[in-house]
Amino acid sequence: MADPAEKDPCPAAAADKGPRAATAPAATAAGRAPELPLDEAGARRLVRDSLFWGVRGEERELAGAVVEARPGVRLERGQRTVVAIGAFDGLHLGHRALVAAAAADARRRGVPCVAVTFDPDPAEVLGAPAPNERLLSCADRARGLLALGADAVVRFRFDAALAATGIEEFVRDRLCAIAAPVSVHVGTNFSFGRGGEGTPSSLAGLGRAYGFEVLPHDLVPSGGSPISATRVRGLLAAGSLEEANVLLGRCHFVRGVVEHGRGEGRAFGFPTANVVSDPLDALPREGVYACYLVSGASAWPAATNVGAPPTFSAPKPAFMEANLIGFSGNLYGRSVRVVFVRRLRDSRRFDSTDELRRVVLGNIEWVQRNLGGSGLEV
Ligand SMILES: Cc1cc2nc3c(=O)[nH]c(=O)nc-3n(C[C@H](O)[C@H](O)[C@H](O)COP(=O)(O)O)c2cc1C
Ligand SMILES: Nc1ncnc2c1ncn2[C@@H]1O[C@H](COP(=O)(O)OP(=O)(O)OP(=O)(O)O)[C@@H](O)[C@H]1O
Repeated sequence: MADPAEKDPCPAAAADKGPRAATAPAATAAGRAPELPLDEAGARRLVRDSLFWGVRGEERELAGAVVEARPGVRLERGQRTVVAIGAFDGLHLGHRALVAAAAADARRRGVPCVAVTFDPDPAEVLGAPAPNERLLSCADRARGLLALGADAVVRFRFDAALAATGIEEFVRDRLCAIAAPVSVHVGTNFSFGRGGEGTPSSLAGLGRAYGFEVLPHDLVPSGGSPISATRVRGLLAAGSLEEANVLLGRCHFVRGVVEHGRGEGRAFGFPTANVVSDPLDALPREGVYACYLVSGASAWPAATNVGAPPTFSAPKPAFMEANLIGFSGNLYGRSVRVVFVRRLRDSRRFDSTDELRRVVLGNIEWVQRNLGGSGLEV
């Protein structure tokens, strides 16, 4: 049976002209769809927002934790603060709302807003580290938390000792020892301490003893159910990139390193950068995507195949092939970030290289029309 993608190698482009255009949800910081095609300013904004661009804290050790603070902010032991706590993987719209509420409370009280988090993610320590699950590295979470309004981020090393810490010990010896909160903001589903036994109400009880108020927040919903990192992971794994991006309030991105490929792409008319990522990082479901590939301060629109190309042998895990628009040269060995804007189609096996070339060139043309025809400085 004919594959519709063969007749129209750019099915998403056709959809853009129809009713989907008004709601097509590639994300912006406000969780709305950007209008496609993007002009250069729109492309720059999308990349910057997605990567929490331009924020860099100063890192130092404080009482066994890593503290990263905005320039000009210095957190001292015992200093009063407003705190938001959690793992914050993905920094989705629920996390954003929580941090915004904590930042507003901190401004009212005239104290710094501190996000308290853990490194590595407790989920990676308590269970076996699961492949394809991590939405953001801990360093990117810290950068994002600063971008979203925290003045400082405290990262407690999450190890077996911390996992075995009781709730009062955590509050007394860790939280109050570094952040000395006036108030603590958490979602209503927050849990902490040995076996996850702590709840917002047990935290509130400890708050009365240790001198802070606890503000539990209803979970921000979307489509009738709470937004969570787990839900975003499920959407990415199912290929629902656009919905995942809406819940994230930005476009999902994955870090990787450019390695040598088979070199056949050049002969087909579309050289590709082969990007290998950490197996723990959440790649969206195998398929073809419209992306930006970012290296240093430069970004190029890119048509990207995620997963081993089914037409060829040598399957590789955690693997992307990106055809960069407006790029010449090579990026071998460079660390890059791939920002996923739109899913275009499933990857498939082609019977001939002519057919493969025709369909892939159609995808490249779609990206050119919608994300831009050349590289840009971010
Ligand atoms: C946008 C894009 C879409 C692709 N789609 C498919 C596909 O559906 N099926 C497939 O087997 N390979 C697909 N490929 C992979 C190409 O076959 C691959 O890039 C080519 O073999 C070049 O690889 P090389 O440069 O490592 O030799 C796609 C590549 C790109 C860039
Ligand atoms: N939808 C939401 N709205 C408001 N706060 C939230 C929401 N989801 C989580 N939180 C709160 O944000 C903080 C960080 O949460 P956490 O890292 O557990 O996120 P999560 O999305 O629930 O993750 P996972 O799905 O991996 O369990 C916690 O205080 C949590 O209660």
